[in-house]
Amino acid sequence: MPQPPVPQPAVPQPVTPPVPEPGARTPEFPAATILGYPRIGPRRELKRAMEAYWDGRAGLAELRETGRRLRAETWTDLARRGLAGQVSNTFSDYDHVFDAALLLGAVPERYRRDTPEDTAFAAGRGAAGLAPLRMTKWFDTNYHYLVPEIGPDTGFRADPSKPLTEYAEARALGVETRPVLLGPVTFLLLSEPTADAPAGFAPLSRLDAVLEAYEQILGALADAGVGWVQLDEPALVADRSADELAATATAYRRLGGLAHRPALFVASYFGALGEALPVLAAAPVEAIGLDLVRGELPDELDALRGKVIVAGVVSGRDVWRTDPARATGQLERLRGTGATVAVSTSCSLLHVPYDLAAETELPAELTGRLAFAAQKVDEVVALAAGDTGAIPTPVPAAAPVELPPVAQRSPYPVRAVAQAARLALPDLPTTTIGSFPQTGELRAARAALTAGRLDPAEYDRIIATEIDRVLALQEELGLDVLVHGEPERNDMVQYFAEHLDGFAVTRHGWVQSYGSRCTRPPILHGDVRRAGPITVRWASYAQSRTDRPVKGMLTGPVTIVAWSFVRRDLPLRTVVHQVADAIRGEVADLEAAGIGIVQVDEPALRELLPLRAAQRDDYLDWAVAAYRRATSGAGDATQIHTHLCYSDAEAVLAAIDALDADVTSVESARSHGRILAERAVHSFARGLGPGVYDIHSRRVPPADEIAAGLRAALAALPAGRVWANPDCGLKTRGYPEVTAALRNLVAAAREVRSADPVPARQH
Ligand code: MET
Ligand SMILES: [Zn+2]
Repeated sequence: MPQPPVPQPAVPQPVTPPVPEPGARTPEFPAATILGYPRIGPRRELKRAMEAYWDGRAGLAELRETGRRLRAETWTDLARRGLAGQVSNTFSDYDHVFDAALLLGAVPERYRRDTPEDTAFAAGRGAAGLAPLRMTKWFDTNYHYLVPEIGPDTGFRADPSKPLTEYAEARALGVETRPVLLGPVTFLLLSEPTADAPAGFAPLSRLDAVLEAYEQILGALADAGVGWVQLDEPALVADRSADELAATATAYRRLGGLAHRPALFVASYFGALGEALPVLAAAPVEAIGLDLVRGELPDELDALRGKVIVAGVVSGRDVWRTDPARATGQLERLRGTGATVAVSTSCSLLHVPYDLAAETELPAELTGRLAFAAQKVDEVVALAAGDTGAIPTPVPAAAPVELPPVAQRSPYPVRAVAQAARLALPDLPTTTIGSFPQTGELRAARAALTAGRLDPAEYDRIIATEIDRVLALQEELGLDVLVHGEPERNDMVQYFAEHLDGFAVTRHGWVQSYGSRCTRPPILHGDVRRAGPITVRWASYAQSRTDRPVKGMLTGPVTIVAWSFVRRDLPLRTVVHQVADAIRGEVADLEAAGIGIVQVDEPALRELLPLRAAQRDDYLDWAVAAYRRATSGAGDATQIHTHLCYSDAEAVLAAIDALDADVTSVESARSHGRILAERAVHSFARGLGPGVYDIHSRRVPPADEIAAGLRAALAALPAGRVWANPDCGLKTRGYPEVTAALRNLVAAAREVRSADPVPARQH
C-alpha cells in the first residue's frame, strides 16, 4: 500500500543550520532536550509495517517509508512543542543495541544479509535452522535488546550510514539534531563472548579496536556538520570494577582527544553515576547527563566545572507529571554552581507511551496527574523556560501504612506429605506453564466484545468452548497437571489490573518490549483492592470438566507492579503488599472452590533487582515478603506453584528458594540448562521444573532431547523433586507445534520414568 506523503512541518520555516567551521568553538547546547523518544509509532505503525514485511505482505520500500514518515512526524511534532534539543538515530528497525553492532560492523557472520533491516531481523527472529541472538533485559526496564557477540577475532568496520541518513533527513525538515549512539563502554559491557572465545575472554578487552571505529564515526559525523553527538553510557550507573572505570577513562580520553569531532555529550541514566562521575568529570568531553530522578544531585559538582550538565529532571520511566518544586530546586542548585545547565528527561522516553491526548476514557482526576512522552517534552520545555505555572503540583505523598502481618504456612516437609496424599502424582509430573495458544478467533472475539459488537454471553460461550478444547487436548496428550489455558486473558498483568480497584488501563498506551512486541502497562494509581473473585469462575469451570487436577493461575504481586506504571506517592513496598493482599484473597477463593494447585507467577522477580548490589538485599526482602504474603494463606494440602522466566534466574536463586513455593518452574531449555550448573540448584529444597521445551521458537524439540534435559535435571537436583514442563506459557505459539512438542514431552517423561530408576519422592 502506498504511504501518504510526509506532512510538511508547520514549524517556523525550514532553515538549514550552518555547518560549523572545523575547529570552531563548542556549539551551544540547547536549553531543553530529551535523551530519546518512542519509535514504534503512536498507533504501532512500525509494528504493523514490520510484520507486514515479515509476512511478505509488503516490501522493504514500504517498511522504509513507514520509518521515514514516523521519524519526520516525531521531529515535526517536537519542533511544534518548542523542543530545541532534538535527537536523531533513536529510531530503530528492531533494536538499538543491534544497531550499534551494525554501526561498528560487528555483526556475527551467520546473520549477515544484503540489507541492514534483513540482518537485524535475522538476528532478532532467527531463520530456518538459525537461532536468533540471545535477548535480555535492557537494564531494569521491560525493553529487551539483542546481546552482541564479540570475540578476539571480531572485525570492526565503522558504518555510520544510519546516523548520517537520519541526521540528513531531519536537517532537510529544518531540524538540527544530535545523533545518539550507544557508547563504546556500554556496548562492550553488554556484549557476550562469541562461542569460540577462549575461557575468561572479556569483550571489553577489544576496547582499542572499538574506539578506532568510533573515531571514524565521529569524524564522519563532524564532516556532515553534526554539532553535538550523544554517547549513551547507562552501564556506568551499575557497580563497575576498577578495570572497567579505567577503560572508561581511556575511552573518553581518546575520543575527547580527537582533533576533528562533534562536541561530546556522555549520557548516563537509570541511576546515579557514583564512582564513575569523577572519571567522566576528568574526561575531555563537553557535556555530561545525570539522572536526577533516580539519583540526587552529586556532591562533587565542582569537578564538573566547565562542562554542560544535562539535568535529567523529568522522568523517562513513568507516566507521572514532574514535581515542579523538586525539579526547579535541583536546576537552581545546579545553576548556583555556575554550571551551564540544560533541562532533560532522565533517560530516553522509549519506555513511556506517546501521547496522553490519545486517551479519552481515563477519569479527569487521573489525567491531571499523568504525562506521557509528548507531555514530558512539554514539561522539559516549560522547565527550561522557567514557566512552571503550566505544570500542576502533584498529589502530596500519602503516609505509608504498615499492613498487618499474616500467618505463614507449615514447613515444606509437612505440606509435601499432605499434597502427595491429595494429588497422587507420578514421578516427573508433566504440566504446562498456563497459557495455550491465543488463536486469531479468540483475539477477534475479545476485540468484538470491547467494541460492543459481541454479546458478553456469547463471548463467555467462546471462552468455555476453548477451555473444553484445551482440556481435551491435555487429557489426550496425557499431561498430569492441567491448565485452563488462559483464553480469557489478553495479558497476564492487564487482566488482573482490569479486575482490581486502583488500576486504570489505557487504549493506546503501548510501549515497545522487543522487536515488534509492545505491551500496554496498566496504571496503578490508587489503593489496590479486590472487589470480588477474579479467576475462580473459569478455574472451577475447568476443574468441573476433568478428573485430573487443574492449576489455578494467578500473577504475583511483584510482577503486577513491575509491569505497571506505579503511583509514586507511596513507597513501592507498601503498594506491592496491597497487591499481595488482593492475590491472597484470590488464592483463598480458589481453594474454597476446590482448586488443589495454585500457580502464582513471578516472571519479573529478577527484573526489579536494583542495578547496584548494595540495594539488592533490601529489594529481595520486600519482594519475597510480598510473594509470601500472597501465598501463605494456602492450606498444607494446597500445592503452590510459581514460575519465573525471561532472564537469568541464577542471579536470584536464593530468593526463589525463599519464596517457599512448593513447585517452581523456570526457563532453562532456552539457556541450554545453564541453571542446572548452579550450586544452589543442587540443594534446592522444593519441587523444581527446569524448562525442557524452548517456547520462544517454532521448533519442536524431539523426545530424546527432552529426555536428555530431564536426565540432566535428575542428575543435578535432589531426588524426586523434578517436574517436566516447558520454559514458559504457550500463548504465542501455534497449535500444531505445541501439540507435537507436548506429545514429545509426555513421551520423554514416561521413558525416563520407566527406563531410569527415579529415586523415591522425597518428603
Ligand atoms: C511470562 S510468564 C507467563 C506465565 C503465564 N502463566 C503463561 O503461561 O503465559
Ligand atoms: Zn514465563
